[in-house]
Amino acid sequence: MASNEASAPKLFTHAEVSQHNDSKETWLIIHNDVYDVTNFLNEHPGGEEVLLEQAGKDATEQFEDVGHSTDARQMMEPYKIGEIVPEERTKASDDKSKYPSGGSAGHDDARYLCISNCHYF
Ligand code: HEM
Repeated sequence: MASNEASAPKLFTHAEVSQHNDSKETWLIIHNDVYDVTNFLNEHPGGEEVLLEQAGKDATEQFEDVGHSTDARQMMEPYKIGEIVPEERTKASDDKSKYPSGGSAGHDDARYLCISNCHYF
C-alpha cells in the first residue's frame, strides 16, 4: 500500500555508501543510519575536514568520541537518507543508539548506589 511505502526507509549496503566519499557527495553511516551531509559540510561546527575524512564510511565511533550534544543529534535528522541493510548492521552500534546511556553493568552499579544511599539516609 502507498502509506507503507512512504514510511519504509531506503536501505543501503556499505558498498553503496562507500561510493559517496568526496565533497561532491558526502555520505556517512552513524548508528546504522545513512546520512548525506554534503550540504552540511560548510555548517558543521567541527569543520568539514573531519566529515570528509569519514566520507563513505561508518563514522559512529568518531561521532560518539566527540560527545556530540543533543542539539547536534537533532540537527542530523534532516540529513538522514536511509539505513544500512539489516544483514550488514553493526550490533553494538544499534544497541548504542537505543540505549545511549550505556550497557547493563552501568545500570546495576547505579541501582546499587541508590540502595546504599537510601539506607544511609
Ligand atoms: C550529521 C552529522 C553531524 C552533525 C549534525 C554534527 C554536529 C555538530 C555540532 C552541532 C557540533 C558542535 C558541538 C555540539 O553541539 O556537540 C559539532 C562539533 C564537532 N563535531 Fe560534529 N556533527 C556531525 C558529525 C560528525 C562526525 C562524523 C565527526 C567526526 C568524524 C564530527 C566531529 C566533530 C568535532 C571534532 C567537533 C568539534 C568539537 C569541539 O570543538 O569541541 N562530527 N558537530
